[in-house]
Formats: sequence, C-alpha cells, structure tokens
Amino acid sequence: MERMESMEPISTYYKTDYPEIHPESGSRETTESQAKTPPAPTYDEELVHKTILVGDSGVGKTSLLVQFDQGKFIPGSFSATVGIGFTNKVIAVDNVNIKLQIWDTAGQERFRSVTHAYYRDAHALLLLYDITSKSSFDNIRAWLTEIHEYAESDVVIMLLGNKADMSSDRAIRRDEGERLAREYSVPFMETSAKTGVNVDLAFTAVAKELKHRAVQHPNQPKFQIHDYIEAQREKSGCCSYF
Ligand SMILES: Nc1nc2c(ncn2[C@@H]2O[C@H](COP(=O)(O)OP(=O)(O)OP(=O)(O)O)[C@@H](O)[C@H]2O)c(=O)[nH]1
Repeated sequence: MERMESMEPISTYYKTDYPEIHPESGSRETTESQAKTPPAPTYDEELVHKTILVGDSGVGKTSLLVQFDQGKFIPGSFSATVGIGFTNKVIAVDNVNIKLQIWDTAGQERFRSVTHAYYRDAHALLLLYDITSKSSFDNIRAWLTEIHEYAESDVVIMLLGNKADMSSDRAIRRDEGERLAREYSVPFMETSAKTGVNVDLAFTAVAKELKHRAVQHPNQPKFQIHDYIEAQREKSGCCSYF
C-alpha cells in the first residue's frame, strides 16, 4: 500500500470564499410571515472546504484519513508523511453534498514551516493526539498556539484523541481530553483509526458545521456541534469502553 506522499497542487476547483447569498425573488404578494422571514439560503455544492489534519508525528493522521476514505486500517504500513498531500471526499449531510478536501500533513518538526503555509485558507482543522502518548497530548497547546497564529480566526477546530482502541496503554484519560477541549472551546472526541470508532462522526460533524456556517441564516438557531456529537455518541453507544 502506497502512503500518501503526494505534493499535488491545490485542486483547480478549490475556492476559499463562501458563496454569495442572494435572497430568492419571491412573489409580489408576500405574506406577512414571508416578509418577516427571508427564504433560507441554499448551500452551494460546488464549494470545497479545505480541512487539514495536524498533530505530532505518529498520532495517526494518515491512518485516520485512510480509515475515513477507504474504511480500512493497515497496521504499521505508513512511514512518516513527507510534506503534505490531499484526498477529496464528498459527505452527504442533510440531503446536500459537502466537498471536503482533506490535507494530511507531516507531524515532524522539520516540515512545520511547510504546513503553516496551508493553515491560512483552511476552513477546518482536525487536531490529533495519541491517547497512549503524553507528549503528543502536552503538545496540543503548542499546536493550538500555532493554529491561532497562522489560521483564520473562524476556522473550525476539532480535537481528537486517537488510538482509543489501545486502552491498556492509555496515558491520557478521556476527561483530560475533554477538559482541554473545554478550555479552548473546541469540540472533542476519541477516535480509533484502527477500529473506525468515531472516524466518520468526526468528519461528518465538521462537514455539518461548515455547511451551517456557509448558509447561516440570521433567524435560524446556530448549529451546535457539541450537542450533535453528544447526541450521535449516545445513539451509537459506541464509546462505552473508553
Ligand atoms: N492501535 C492503533 N494504532 C494506530 C492508530 N492510528 C494509527 N496507528 C498506528 O500509529 C502509527 C503512526 O500512524 P500514522 O497514521 O502514520 O501517523 P501520522 O500522524 O500520520 O504520522 P506522521 O506522518 O509522521 O505525521 C502507525 O504504526 C499506525 O498503524 C489507531 O487508531 N490505533
């Protein structure tokens, strides 16, 4: 299995801007409720949302992307990522197709200046640590500092504690991850690129948040990503062994 080492250019259909929202022209005889509530803006399915995986080397960024993209885990198959490469994925959310362009970055320090350059036009960042590695968890604060320095202030950030299947080697309790996420007001979940636990949920939650932001209607309640994640977790009962 080849690992993703590609240095492909950003795809030609990549757009950094959200669509312009044009209120649909309504009939002349506008009812009172229509007058009060402008029609909900539609989502532009041509939008491509740049989503970047970041975190220390070895936390499982490539494995997480391969699990999400191909639904499989190939143990120990990936040598450290060199540079940066992307995979395009389409996720169906609420009957619309959300295009994610997911970038897998190299966690090694020597590639840091390369990856910083990609933060600026990122719409979402998935920040990973390894639940069996205290240093990868301790470095999350430094990663968040870098993100705040180089990324746009409204970038969607999600913290993921990966390798949740390795509970016997756990170095970071789940509540420690939750506490850190609360401190930075970012959503959090534990994932396993090996078993696939929460992998789809992590990307779907990000896609939902991006969609809602793109069509945010002033009169509609804001999408609550935390509540969505909690509800999905309860529904699946996936995480009782954490
Ligand atoms: N048990 C277990 N092993 C994992 C998991 N995710 C990744 N691994 C293993 O951890 C090692 C590192 O995984 P990678 O996906 O290469 O990590 P990375 O973050 O992309 O590393 P860099 O490319 O160096 O930044 C590999 O041996 C994977 O098989 C997981 O969820 N569970």
